[in-house]
Amino acid sequence: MKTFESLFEELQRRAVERPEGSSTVAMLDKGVHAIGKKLVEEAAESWMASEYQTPEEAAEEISQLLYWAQVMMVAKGLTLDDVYKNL
Ligand SMILES: N=c1c2ncn([C@@H]3O[C@H](COP(=O)(O)OP(=O)(O)OP(=O)(O)O)[C@@H](O)[C@H]3O)c2ncn1[C@@H]1O[C@H](COP(=O)(O)O)[C@@H](O)[C@H]1O
Repeated sequence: MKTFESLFEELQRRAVERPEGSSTVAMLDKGVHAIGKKLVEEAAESWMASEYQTPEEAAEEISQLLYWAQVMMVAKGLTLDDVYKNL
């Protein structure tokens, strides 16, 4: 199963290798403003799913929120340690 750490490594590799067809690369090229909008959108969907939908649907939205948080980290050149040291 994919973990937070393994997904982050995968996204970092995407940013370096820039494979054809990667949606992550496309969003990194759009920049922080576009990524920020997706981050906020998925935060809202996570909230709504948690309040009104099933636990499974909430988990799916939260997984997307984690993905977009990681895309933002890659866009800003942040590492997991940069974030973990604030936990
Ligand atoms: N985990 C994710 C992931 N979670 C969310 N998303 C993106 O976030 C979007 C959110 O989906 P929604 O259902 O909310 O939105 P939608 O209605 O489908 O699309 P929009 O209209 O919002 O654009 C999806 O369309 C994906 O583009 C993800 N995109 C990629 N990954 C993983 O990231 C890795 C790299 O992916 P690529 O860069 O595409 O190779 C792979 O392991 C992927 O599985």
